[in-house]
Amino acid sequence: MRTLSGNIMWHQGTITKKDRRLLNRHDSFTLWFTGLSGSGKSSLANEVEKRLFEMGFRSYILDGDNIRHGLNSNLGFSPDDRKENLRRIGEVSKLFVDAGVITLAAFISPYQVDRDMVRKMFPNGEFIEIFISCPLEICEWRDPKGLYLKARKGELKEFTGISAPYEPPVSPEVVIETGKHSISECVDQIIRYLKLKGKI
Ligand SMILES: Nc1ncnc2c1ncn2[C@@H]1O[C@H](COP(=O)(O)OS(=O)(=O)O)[C@@H](OP(=O)(O)O)[C@H]1O
Ligand SMILES: Nc1ncnc2c1ncn2[C@@H]1O[C@H](COP(=O)(O)OP(=O)(O)O)[C@@H](O)[C@H]1O
Repeated sequence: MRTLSGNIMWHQGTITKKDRRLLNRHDSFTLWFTGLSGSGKSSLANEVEKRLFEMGFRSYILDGDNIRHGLNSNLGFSPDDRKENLRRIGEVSKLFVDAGVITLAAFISPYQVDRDMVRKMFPNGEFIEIFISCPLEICEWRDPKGLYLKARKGELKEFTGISAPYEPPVSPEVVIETGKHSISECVDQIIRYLKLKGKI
């Protein structure tokens, strides 16, 4: 990423990511949950974090709705704003991973190019893309916040799945089908993957 000023030097601290991981006694990485609104990103990020917490891992959730209340409150849902939203979240996730924390990021992140941009911010293996796959009809039936109803009535513009696109990931590390399995089965699948890959 190009900076606006050319006169900025990187300051390397004495304590490194490796040191922090050694202190924590575990690896750090980002779990990136992508999927339609209502697919189950927040519910699963929350349940996975609970499991990790019980197992003694340090973690933190970055969730679309919450981040858009603060850090990204100046951004809307145009393609450019979504890109900037995800660029900032990617950078924040990277700081958390540098701090030795397992980061769970739950964002619709509808465009492949934007998810690839975030992936490139991380060394190999530190960005784990989890596609929360769920048919639009089921998401719309769940409609936990009543947003699909508003979008169908035309009260919400550029709503993902209705009037804005969602591009399914090309090669995610994990695919979770929330329309076919219970929340606890989905959590088991994610935890199994992390154990299999030696991440936890
Ligand atoms: N137009 C439109 N399109 C999609 N979503 C909308 C929109 N307007 C508001 N919301 C609410 O914002 C949440 C999505 O924010 P994200 O930051 O995850 O979106 S994105 O990654 O930048 O595309 C999303 O949260 P989730 O339902 O948890 O996905 C919605 O609650
Ligand atoms: N297997 C599942 N995984 C995740 N959520 C599920 C599942 N089955 C049903 N649900 C329900 O679907 C809804 C998903 O909402 P939410 O987690 O807010 O989605 P998102 O963050 O993607 O918008 C919740 O009400 C949740 O209880």
